[in-house]
Amino acid sequence: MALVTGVDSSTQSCKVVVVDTATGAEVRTGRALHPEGTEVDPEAWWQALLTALEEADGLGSDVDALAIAGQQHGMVLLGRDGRVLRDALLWNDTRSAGAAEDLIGELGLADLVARTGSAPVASFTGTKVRWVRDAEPDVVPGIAAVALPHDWLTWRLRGFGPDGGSPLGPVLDELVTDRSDASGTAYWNPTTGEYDLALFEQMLGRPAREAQAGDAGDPDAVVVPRVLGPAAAAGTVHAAHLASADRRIVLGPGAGDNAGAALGLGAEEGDVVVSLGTSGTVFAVAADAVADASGTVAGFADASGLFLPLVATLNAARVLSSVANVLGVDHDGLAELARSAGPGAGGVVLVPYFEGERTPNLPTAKASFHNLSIASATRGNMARAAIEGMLCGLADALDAVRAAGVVPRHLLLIGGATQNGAVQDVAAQVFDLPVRIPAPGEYVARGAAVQAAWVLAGARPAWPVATLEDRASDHRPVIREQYRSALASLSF
Ligand SMILES: Nc1ncnc2c1ncn2[C@@H]1O[C@H](COP(=O)(O)OP(=O)(O)O)[C@@H](O)[C@H]1O
Ligand SMILES: O=C(CO)[C@@H](O)[C@H](O)COP(=O)(O)O
Repeated sequence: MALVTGVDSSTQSCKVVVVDTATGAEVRTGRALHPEGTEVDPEAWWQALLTALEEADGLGSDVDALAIAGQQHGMVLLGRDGRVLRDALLWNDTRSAGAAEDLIGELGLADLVARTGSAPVASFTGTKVRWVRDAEPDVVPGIAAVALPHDWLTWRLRGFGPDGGSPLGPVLDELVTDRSDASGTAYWNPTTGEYDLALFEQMLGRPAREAQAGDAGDPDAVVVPRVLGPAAAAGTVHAAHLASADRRIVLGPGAGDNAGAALGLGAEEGDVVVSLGTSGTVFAVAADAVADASGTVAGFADASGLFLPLVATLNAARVLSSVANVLGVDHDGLAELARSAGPGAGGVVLVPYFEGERTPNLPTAKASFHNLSIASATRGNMARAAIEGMLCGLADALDAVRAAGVVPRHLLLIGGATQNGAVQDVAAQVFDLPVRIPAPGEYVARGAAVQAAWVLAGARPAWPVATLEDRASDHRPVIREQYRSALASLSF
């Protein structure tokens, strides 16, 4: 039996699955928590990866290949000695909103969308790089490489890392990434499949070059990871991380977490995935690159050689935890309360911009409840309004994905908050499409395992994906109508 390991180094935790390549069955799992916050020392991700791998025996003597998918866009700055220069800024850190506006002012939205497939927003690596140029000029001269979370973890697992703290040392030209995560940097062009190095230079004010193994390169140029194809091997896990030195575990190039989920679900044309993790995302696999001139849909690449038009919100699962916390209940308690209220929550609306928002682009916005009266201000209505508000933002995202040319057959609902039965009920009422709930699982980590098996065998595995439930659409237009009118009453 050949086993492969898939990793999801996500915002809140690191999840590991060990999968039997013959059947797709998960034989072992592991998990470790990440720190809170939007600025994190990557070392914490490395330690969580090692802990979760140990729990799952993910580097066990029976494992042949491994791949790491991870939260997208996070900016990991490395010095020439391989050390991390400052805490990584995550995708949900909005401090670079002004830098995004500056870039649009300098180059124009149309030019940026044409060059990168996406409008720059605070989430993307490139705007964070620009923020560093302006806010932390002392850091800039020391930057020798810019990597993303999954690139950096793969590099560490291969044995590279800071001088003196890793077996192979700081060989920055060994940094690799994949198309899906490169497309979230805002300095890589999904249509040409190449970095836009002139754009990177405009962002940081320093020249850049793509990593090339064995290349001494221009010592002044900042290294960006080499972009590998979907099934290209990224080397092997270093023996220092293995119990037996004669063992060989092949590494896949890894992926952004949403592209990983698409692989794990075996998403095909007509499948639109709605992921309810820390972020809310709506995305689909597409044959052609998407460049949405309005900037709503990000024209990412996927992890199979195709494309992944995607809309992301900053406010998803944590909206529910926050409101549950205020109401003094746990997840099940929130579901029970929400189910006690009817569609539309008695008129109560939550605009859920607790963390600011990315889509729509309102980085400094805050959340607000609307239409509370003595009669409507019940715990049940507030619980239901939290779920409806979270999903209404994603229904708008679905509209944008459709407008970009995706024709959905149904929605596949995944991510932590999908475990909530009330979320499943309300989803069938908010979206005007059938909703499929895949069997509970870590689909991003499974996608990484698909990639590992693909790299190992040279062919993409077709593992079955079990369905927990198919729900017919029970569309209640009132929910989105009252959400729209609450939104229209706000000025940001
Ligand atoms: N039954 C539930 N109801 C609502 N939210 C849940 C439930 N179970 C887990 N979650 C939430 O899901 C989130 C974790 O989901 P996950 O997809 O792993 O996120 P991420 O990939 O962003 O780390 C947490 O915020 C957690 O509170
Ligand atoms: O920014 C995006 C996608 O563009 C997010 O989807 C991140 O990739 C984080 O994902 P989760 O950890 O919330 O799953």
